Amino acid sequence: MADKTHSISAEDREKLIKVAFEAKEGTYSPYSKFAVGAALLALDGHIIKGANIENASYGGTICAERTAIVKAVSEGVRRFKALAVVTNVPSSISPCGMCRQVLREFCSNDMDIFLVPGDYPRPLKENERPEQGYIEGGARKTNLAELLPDSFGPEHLELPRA
Ligand SMILES: O=c1ccn([C@H]2C[C@H](O)[C@@H](CO)O2)c(=O)[nH]1
Ligand SMILES: [Zn+2]
Repeated sequence: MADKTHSISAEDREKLIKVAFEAKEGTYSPYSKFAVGAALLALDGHIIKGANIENASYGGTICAERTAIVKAVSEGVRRFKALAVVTNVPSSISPCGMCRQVLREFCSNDMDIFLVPGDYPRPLKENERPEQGYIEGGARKTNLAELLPDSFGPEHLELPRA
C-alpha cells in the first residue's frame, strides 16, 4: 500500500477526484469510446486537468495523464502533490507504461495517485481489499513506487560513463 507520510488530506483528495471527473468531459475518444480524465494537484495547490485525446492513426493517441503533465510542465509547473485518474468503467484503471515513465520524470515515488472508478463513490467490491490500497468510495490509492518499481530516471543520466 502507498506510504502515508506524504498523503494529501481527505478534503483535497475529494476535490481532486471531482476535478478529474470534470476533466474527463474534455475527452476526444471516438475510437475506443474509453473516456479518461486526470487531475494533477500542483505543489502550490492549483489543479491541472487532462483528458485522453485520440487520433485516427491510433498510435498518436495521448492519455489523460500525459495530457495533464504536459500542460502543467509547459506552463512552468513541475512539482506535484497528487494525481487522480478517472474513467467511465466501474473499476479503477491503472496508467499505461508510457504514462508511468512520464510521471516518473516529475513526481516522487511516494506521491499519492488515486485510481478512481467511474461509479465513484460506491461500496468496495469483494476483490477490492484495503491492503491493496482501496479506500472508501472504491478508489485505489497507489504511487509510483508501486506502479513503476526499479525505474530509470533523470538521476541515472548523471552517472559517470565507463
Ligand atoms: O490510464 C489510461 C489508460 C487509457 N487511456 C486512454 C488511451 C486511449 O484513448 C483509451 C483506450 O486505451 O484510453 C488513458 O488516457 N489513460
Ligand atoms: Zn498512458
